[in-house]
Amino acid sequence: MMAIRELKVCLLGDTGVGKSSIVCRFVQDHFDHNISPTIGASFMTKTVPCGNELHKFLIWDTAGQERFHSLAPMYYRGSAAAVIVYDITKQDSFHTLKKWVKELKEHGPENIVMAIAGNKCDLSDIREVPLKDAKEYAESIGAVVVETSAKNAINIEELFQGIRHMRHPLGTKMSVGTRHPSLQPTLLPARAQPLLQFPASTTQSRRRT
Ligand SMILES: Nc1nc2c(ncn2[C@@H]2O[C@H](COP(=O)(O)OP(=O)(O)OP(=O)(O)O)[C@@H](O)[C@H]2O)c(=O)[nH]1
Repeated sequence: MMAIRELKVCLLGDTGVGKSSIVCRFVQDHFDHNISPTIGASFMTKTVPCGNELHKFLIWDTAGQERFHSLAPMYYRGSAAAVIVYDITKQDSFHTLKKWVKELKEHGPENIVMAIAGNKCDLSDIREVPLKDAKEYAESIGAVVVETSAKNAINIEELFQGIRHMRHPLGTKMSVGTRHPSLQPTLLPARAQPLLQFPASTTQSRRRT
């Protein structure tokens, strides 16, 4: 029988940035233009084979509307990873992302892996957030960063793969300072532009203050 490793992941970010759409694309390979705002949170799972094991993502998709903000700790507490999403066409959503990172650093699990997703990269002609800004910010906090499109299925698999690669093995955080080949910047398939960037030096550079 194959071993199953579980990985609890939560999605955080402003309302309308596409958190539910990312999860829906990842789990069901589906995109809905008329998706409703999440109320509270929703839960989905996806199991993927990995060598001799099965890796099961337990995904909590939180509601981005401000009135649900106080519920978020219920979902990020106990999470191995957080996907923090912004909309590349909305500078405000990048600002909100930074607030989530601050909250996670202050109140989240100590070793939580952070992955930043700049969603709606299919709309890059009306972009407000340069990829360079996101990369620099991600580097400064030791996070994975990638631009995604839930609509066009760009970099969604890679986003979740990136999270798996930040864990070694899945469910057990690599110790700070340990270098693993999978943390090197990864070349993605041609359609998967732009690049998934891993932090340069360590799995995490965050510190509690
Ligand atoms: N063009 C484009 N639109 C997208 C993309 N992802 C999501 N959307 C649209 O953005 C809107 C909001 O998407 P949601 O997935 O509901 O956003 P959310 O972050 O889950 O929102 P809350 O549930 O309120 O927190 C919907 O109209 C989606 O169809 C994308 O990659 N490209």
